[in-house]
Amino acid sequence: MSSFADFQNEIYLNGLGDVLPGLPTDLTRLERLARKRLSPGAHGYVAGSAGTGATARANREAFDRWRIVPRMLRDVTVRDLSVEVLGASLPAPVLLGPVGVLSIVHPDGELAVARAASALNVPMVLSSAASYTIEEVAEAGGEGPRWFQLYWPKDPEIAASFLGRAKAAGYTALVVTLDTPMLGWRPHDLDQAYLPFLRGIGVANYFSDPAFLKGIGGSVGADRSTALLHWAAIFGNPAVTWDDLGFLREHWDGPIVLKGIQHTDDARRAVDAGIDGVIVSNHGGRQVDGAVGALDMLPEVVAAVGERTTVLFDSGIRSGADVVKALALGARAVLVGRPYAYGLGLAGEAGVRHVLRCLMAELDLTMALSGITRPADLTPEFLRGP
Ligand SMILES: Cc1cc2nc3c(=O)[nH]c(=O)nc-3n(C[C@H](O)[C@H](O)[C@H](O)COP(=O)(O)O)c2cc1C
Ligand SMILES: O=C(O)C(=O)c1ccccc1
Repeated sequence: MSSFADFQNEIYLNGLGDVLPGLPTDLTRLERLARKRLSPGAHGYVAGSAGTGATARANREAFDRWRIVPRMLRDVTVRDLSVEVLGASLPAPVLLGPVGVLSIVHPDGELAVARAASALNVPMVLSSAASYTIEEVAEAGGEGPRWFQLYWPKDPEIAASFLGRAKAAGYTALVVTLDTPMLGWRPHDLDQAYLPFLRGIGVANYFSDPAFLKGIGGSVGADRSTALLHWAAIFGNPAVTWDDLGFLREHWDGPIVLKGIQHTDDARRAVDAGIDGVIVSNHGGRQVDGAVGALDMLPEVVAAVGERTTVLFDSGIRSGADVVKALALGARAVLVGRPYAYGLGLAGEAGVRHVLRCLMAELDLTMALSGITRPADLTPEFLRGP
């Protein structure tokens, strides 16, 4: 396979317009363009974070405090970015993280994301709160790798049903998000009174689920407000504890990853409970305001459980250099959130492909120029930090 960096030559030789949907190749500039082009409500929902935005800022500041120290004369002609994650081989240490309600930014929503992910063989993690169903997204993604993200609902029958549907539709790994038993305090959305669910977006999996429908007398009906209220009542389950993890194993026989881990004790507890991986994440700063930057906790978590489990990372990844930093600090792979939502909003499936190709090309080049040819060779030695 040719290296991801060949993409750069394509751009130089053919021009931006021939190989890209005319979008910026820097994901920070892409974000600024999305602010201009997307509807204020949709953009605000995606860009938004909890409270004063301190956690979202801390995520970026944490990346800024770590710097790469490039090494020379190490023959970087041939690079291999592939990594093993939970028994599967990924073309690069990058996944599309679970982002719900994507039809607020583009009518094709998660279907377009699945097509883009499949084209590049990058795993897509489908949100429970997607705008298309588990089955529809699986069909759009074809042979592409897919994982399913569970929002643990109050009704165990719905949880079991989701897991059964995901398994049947070919999702291979389960991501269980722990940091969102309820939505955080998000002033921007409150001020705009903009919540996708109140508009009936993000409930496709629930409204198509026999266990959910049973709770509202069998069908959604013309007036969707009863169904939406029921959705709001069962969406999150603030009562679950570590003692309940057995439920997941009973209903899912593949790998299970816990998302939203930030404390070393929680990471140890997850591993002691037989979990296959953790995602160090603070939900992109959307849940707890005033929280620690996610990258700041990564080294501790890796020191605590890195030998015993797979540690993944998200929250704040905006460039290939950011991926290098997270990997050097011990993450096996990273998930991206907002950047691909912006790509989707700006150019649909092509926009998501664009974001992935730019990120992977930049990662490839940053590694090469730093003297590294394989993700496994990235160690803290390549960084200077706080
Ligand atoms: C609009 C939006 C919707 C999200 N929906 C979900 C979701 O349904 N499930 C989930 O586990 N995380 C969800 N997340 C969090 C992401 O999976 C991820 O943790 C976060 O976006 C990573 O930070 P980044 O956006 O800085 O890359 C969402 C994030 C955004 C921006
Ligand atoms: O907005 C989010 O961060 C999120 O996780 C979510 C929760 C419920 C539905 C859609 C997205």
